[in-house]
Amino acid sequence: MTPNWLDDPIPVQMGKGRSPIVRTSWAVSIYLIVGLLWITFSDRVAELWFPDPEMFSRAQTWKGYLFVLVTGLVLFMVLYRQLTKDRLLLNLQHHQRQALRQREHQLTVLMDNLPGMAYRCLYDKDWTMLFVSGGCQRLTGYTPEELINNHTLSFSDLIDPDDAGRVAEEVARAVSRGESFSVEYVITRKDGRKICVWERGCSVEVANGRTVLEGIMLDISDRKALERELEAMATTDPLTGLLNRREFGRVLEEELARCARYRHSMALLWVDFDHFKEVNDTWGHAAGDNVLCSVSRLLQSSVRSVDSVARFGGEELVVVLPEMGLQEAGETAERLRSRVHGLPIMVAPGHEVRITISVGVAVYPDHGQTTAELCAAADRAMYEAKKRGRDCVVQAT
Ligand SMILES: Nc1nc2c(ncn2[C@@H]2O[C@H](COP(=O)(O)OP(=O)(O)OP(=O)(O)O)[C@@H](O)[C@H]2O)c(=O)[nH]1
Repeated sequence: MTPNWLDDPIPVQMGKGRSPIVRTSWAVSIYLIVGLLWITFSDRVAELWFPDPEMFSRAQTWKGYLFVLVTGLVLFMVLYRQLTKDRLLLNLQHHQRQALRQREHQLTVLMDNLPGMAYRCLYDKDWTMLFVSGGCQRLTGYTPEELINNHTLSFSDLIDPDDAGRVAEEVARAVSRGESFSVEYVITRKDGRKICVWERGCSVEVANGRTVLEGIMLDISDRKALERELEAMATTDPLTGLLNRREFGRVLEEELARCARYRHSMALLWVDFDHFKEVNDTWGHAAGDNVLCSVSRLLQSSVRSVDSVARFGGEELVVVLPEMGLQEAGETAERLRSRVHGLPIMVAPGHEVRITISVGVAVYPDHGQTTAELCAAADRAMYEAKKRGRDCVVQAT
């Protein structure tokens, strides 16, 4: 059974005023005093009023009836008042219990229909779950019973080790400030699938000075995938998969700033396909696209992981080579040129073409201090390579 969301005992407020024993003692004392006074003085008065023994005896009998009648009347009033009160109290309790059960049911339905999982857990290293809503199984693959009180495993076991430290820090910071927290992290489901969750919660002080966390978690894997897709679309060229022109600008800017800060050098290669128009004209645009992609893949796989290859536009590619001087950049450019030169590319069944590239090399800080200066220098060098007959590398001057 999932523990109740409202499982904290509600303190019962005792009614104020005199206790039942005091009140009862008062009532009985009054009854005793009145009764004794009645017996003592009524006999004397009856003796004075009825000197005749027979009349006196009758008067005593009527006096007895009167006593029984009056005490019976008082008893009736007291019991009637008390029983009416009891019935009202019972009715009230019945209605309160019904309202509580109804609220609990509504809350459970609400919790179970939440898109993610609502939880209440101890603020400890295991995130010991005290309550989880029915969405737990949809989100984690585990039933509430498996997670509650760390029965099969603790919730912290599900959190990806790469995220666990950061999540604990962010939650601790929010708890110490008394603020709510909002974190994103990866968990491993029961079926082994990793999903990304977004969690929002806050700390709550409960009895005995204990702190618990309460909140909700949602599966945001789809949103994350979409974000990654959008990011890829914004930074890469859809045809070749290389960085696009905008991302190239950002990377170059960042690299130049780093070079200026640490007084490093870096190189930029400007690559242009030779007689590419002929490929398009002879074999069609699709074949030209295939050539573009093949050369792009070759360049990408021929440089270091820190280097960036981008498509500047059309059949112009650029390569950013961090921390590289003029000589090494020239050698790298020559290596790339020679590899492209030797690459056979299938353009139609049974037909291969070989393409060549002209490469211009510019180096920071020798040939330019800004992105514009460096790009212009590398571009000029590439045009010089075209002039020298193509399929060659020219360094900027
Ligand atoms: N298939 C294909 N062709 C493209 C793409 N972008 C540009 N081109 C073609 O690239 C060719 C570039 O032609 P030019 O600027 O004359 O250059 P070139 O034929 O390579 O000659 P040089 O640069 O002087 O050696 C044009 O035919 C463009 O249509 C593309 O995305 N796909």
